[in-house]
Amino acid sequence: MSSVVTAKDLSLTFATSDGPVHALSEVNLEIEKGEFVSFIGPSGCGKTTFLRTIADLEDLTSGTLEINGMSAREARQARAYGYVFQAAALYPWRTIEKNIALPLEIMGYSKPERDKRIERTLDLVNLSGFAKKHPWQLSGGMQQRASIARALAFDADLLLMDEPFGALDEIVRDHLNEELLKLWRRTEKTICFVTHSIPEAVYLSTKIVVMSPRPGRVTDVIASTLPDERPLDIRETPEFLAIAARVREGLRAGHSYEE
Ligand SMILES: Nc1ncnc2c1ncn2[C@@H]1O[C@H](COP(=O)(O)OP(=O)(O)OP(=O)(O)O)[C@@H](O)[C@H]1O
Repeated sequence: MSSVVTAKDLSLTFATSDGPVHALSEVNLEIEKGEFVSFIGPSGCGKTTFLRTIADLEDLTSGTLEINGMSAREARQARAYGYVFQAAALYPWRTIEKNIALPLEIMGYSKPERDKRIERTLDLVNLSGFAKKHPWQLSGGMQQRASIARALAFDADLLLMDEPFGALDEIVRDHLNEELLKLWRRTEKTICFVTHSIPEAVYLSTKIVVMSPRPGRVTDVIASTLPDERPLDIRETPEFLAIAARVREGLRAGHSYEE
């Protein structure tokens, strides 16, 4: 297996007017190709910061970080990943297809190539037929699927997802979790996924990274023993509950976890 993300002793401190904020402290982590890795931890423990560092939106203070053997800057220039934000962040005045087209336009893809990619990614997220709609004509879950399509459109191997389903109700979220797992299996992408939900982390992941409160450290890395094929009712099995218990324990050991 080849390594997609390698962090060694990665620390990140923000300089603020109130003094330094230690967001990440000596994070060591290796993510292999094709893994589905969830990051879970209390609010403010640096999950988003870690994703943003991979995406070259933040500079690390010390340590090293490699993405596909490149620096974060080189990886960004090589378009090594797609990013899905907490809110769908679609432009309301653009149709769904034009939202997906935007990064492709910026990257200089030809119109036929753009059209091909839009059709393929809309199909992947089960939104074929909605290309000409505007975001406000779609439900919250569909909007989030459209933003996943946009992140998939440049076909990067790595998908960074920052709590993409956090704002959705539980039924929609369950459905999207199932869809995302299918999509992951079909596309064989590597996914880094931030969540606050223990069941979501356990259901989706091949590996769960438990983080402690500020300064964010990795307190446990749990390799899932669940099969790749996961119907939703797997969440009631003893194996699932045992992994969830270990995540909960890791969160407690890290500090108080109140939610
Ligand atoms: N640009 C910045 N300048 C100063 N401090 C920052 C900046 N960005 C984040 N922080 C601080 O760094 C810490 C980590 O923030 P981050 O958003 O990564 O946490 P998180 O685990 O994703 O939280 P949440 O679960 O609430 O989204 C927080 O204390 C936050 O206030």
